Amino acid sequence: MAAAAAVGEVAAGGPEPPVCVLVLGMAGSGKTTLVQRLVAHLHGQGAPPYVINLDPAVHELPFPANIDIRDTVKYKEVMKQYGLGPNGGIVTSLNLFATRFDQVMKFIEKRQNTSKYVLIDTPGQIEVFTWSASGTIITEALASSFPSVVVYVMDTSRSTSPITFMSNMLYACSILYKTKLPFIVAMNKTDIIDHSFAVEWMQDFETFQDALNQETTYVSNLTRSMSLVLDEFYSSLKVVGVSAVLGTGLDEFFVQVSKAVEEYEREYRPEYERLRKKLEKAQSKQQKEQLERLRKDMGPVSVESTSLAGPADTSAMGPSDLILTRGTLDDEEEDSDTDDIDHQVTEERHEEPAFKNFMQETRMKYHKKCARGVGDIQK
Ligand SMILES: Nc1nc2c(ncn2[C@@H]2O[C@H](COP(=O)(O)OP(=O)(O)OP(=O)(O)O)[C@@H](O)[C@H]2O)c(=O)[nH]1
Repeated sequence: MAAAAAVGEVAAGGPEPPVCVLVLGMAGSGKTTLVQRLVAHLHGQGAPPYVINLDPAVHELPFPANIDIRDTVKYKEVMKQYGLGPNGGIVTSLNLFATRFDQVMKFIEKRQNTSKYVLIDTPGQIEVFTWSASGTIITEALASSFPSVVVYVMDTSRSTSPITFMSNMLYACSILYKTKLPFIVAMNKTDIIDHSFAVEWMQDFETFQDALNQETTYVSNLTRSMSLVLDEFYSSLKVVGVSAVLGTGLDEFFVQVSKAVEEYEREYRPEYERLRKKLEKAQSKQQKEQLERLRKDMGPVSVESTSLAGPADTSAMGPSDLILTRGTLDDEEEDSDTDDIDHQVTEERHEEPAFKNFMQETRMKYHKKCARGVGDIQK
């Protein structure tokens, strides 16, 4: 992967690689609002970020995205085509997009002189990203090439009960395990309630126990024990209180991001460098297997030669061979980003026919297979 050289270039005195900030969190925690606020903040500082939206089902993006999954994968078409519900549609769309993620990596690499940060908004259904093959592919691709950190957005106003707080922290802990990246908890909505109570609960076991004293259920006993277990997790956790709506706490947010990047360089980078080398050496064997699994997951439309659709062509598995970018949104950078703009024009020209062909072919294959299945049953 061409972008893979990015991390190594720092040591060689090359351009600073951008920091990839993966924004995760439960539905409604404020991910999109926070990304919007971060984009505005960085633009205000004359450091426009590169922005990627990975939520195929979002209606309206309140921020300008350089790469928007919705330009490449039509979520509603995917739902119709594969006969899926909303969640299945989101998972499949992200899977399809992940099969093209090498192109995204190249776009990010091209931006390393101009953008210090790459902000990545993820689907509201958090498990779609954290517990899917595509989430692993995307996270590993980013982290093996660029310093990458996870920001877990938490709705502070909905975590004031010690039991809800604990379940949120356990979730955060499971994401830490899953992503294997430096981790920041952004306690959002501090305009409603200050996050100091939560920080106190994490730092002072007794205060948390006191808060739990009003609860006498089995769950409260379990929560008591869990708070002891999580002590180690809390002690190394980076926490920052923010209000995405007001834009407060953002300076501290970026201080925590810098610390997380140091942690990435110190503790995670050697591991990801090893992974990158292994991937390069083995021709991304693991990724290929995952992609293969994804393709199998696509069910009846997986690779199969039919006389109607012509010979099997794995390149037609995705909705488009090309990831669309929207170039830069900064006038002053237009010169340095002309490549992206050119791509945009050519890719847009290819996108619509490619997507229509893909849909037509897969539909024919699907109907043919269904008809064959009914025939078999009747026999
Ligand atoms: N009071 C307050 N409300 C907020 C804040 N951040 C987000 N919200 C509100 O919370 C709701 C959800 O915000 P989103 O940014 O859409 O949350 P999300 O996590 O992206 O939601 P999904 O797309 O469903 O995953 C919206 O009504 C926001 O206006 C905040 O800092 N303070």
